[in-house]
Amino acid sequence: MTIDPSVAAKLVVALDVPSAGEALDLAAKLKGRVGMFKVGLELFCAEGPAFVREVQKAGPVFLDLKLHDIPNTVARALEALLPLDPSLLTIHTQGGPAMMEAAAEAVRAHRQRGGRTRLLGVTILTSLGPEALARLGSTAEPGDLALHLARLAKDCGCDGVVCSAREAAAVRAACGEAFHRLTPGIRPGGVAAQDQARVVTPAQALREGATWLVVGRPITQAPDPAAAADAILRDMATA
Ligand SMILES: O=c1ccn([C@@H]2O[C@H](COP(=O)(O)O)[C@@H](O)[C@H]2O)c(=O)[nH]1
Repeated sequence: MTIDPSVAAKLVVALDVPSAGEALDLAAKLKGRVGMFKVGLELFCAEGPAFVREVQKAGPVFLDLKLHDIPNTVARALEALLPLDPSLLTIHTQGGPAMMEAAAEAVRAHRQRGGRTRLLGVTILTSLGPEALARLGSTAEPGDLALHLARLAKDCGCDGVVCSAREAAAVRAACGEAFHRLTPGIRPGGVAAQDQARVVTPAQALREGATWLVVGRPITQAPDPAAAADAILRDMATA
């Protein structure tokens, strides 16, 4: 089955592995098959900023560091990261409006200099369900809070949000098609949720209006990562 390149472009593979060697091996196996590679905290902490450029040789990079601090600190951290020109970068919406505005300003200035980076605000982690939120002191449903934070992220100048695909349709309706929805917590039917709480299948995530799907372990821990990615792409193609 031939996969439409516009479908493949929506699949982001999380390179959640401890070393450069393992990450580059995976990237080589998946190069040209998927749309983007995610460098997250594990790999960034192990290999540092310069390694991002190595991954970019295999494809566009989503740098998922979920920055969360006072506005000045986040803006300065972004200014240090933006010369890497990742396609996507994350901050936490719960750092607050002033932090998101400072981050959006730094990213806007980068784009005015010719950069391509888009800024996404993480709403409610897909590993959190209602019980975990209640223990954090919130009586809101995760979906309602994610939608509230998505509206706020848009007002503060973010280009989109990270949310569960369960919330993607509501975010699109409230914030518009151009405001991106990047959705982790993707699990093909019958695959264990592991530490994820708000999971959705690949085809359902696209039907709900996700801009990008982030998939880690179902691909990276499969005996044949390229075959696992192809199976997910085939499911996406049915949406
Ligand atoms: O709310 C969030 C935000 C980010 N993530 C990241 O996505 C991947 C998911 O990996 P799986 O192995 O497919 O569960 C991982 O890198 C997380 O850091 C998320 O899961 N939820």
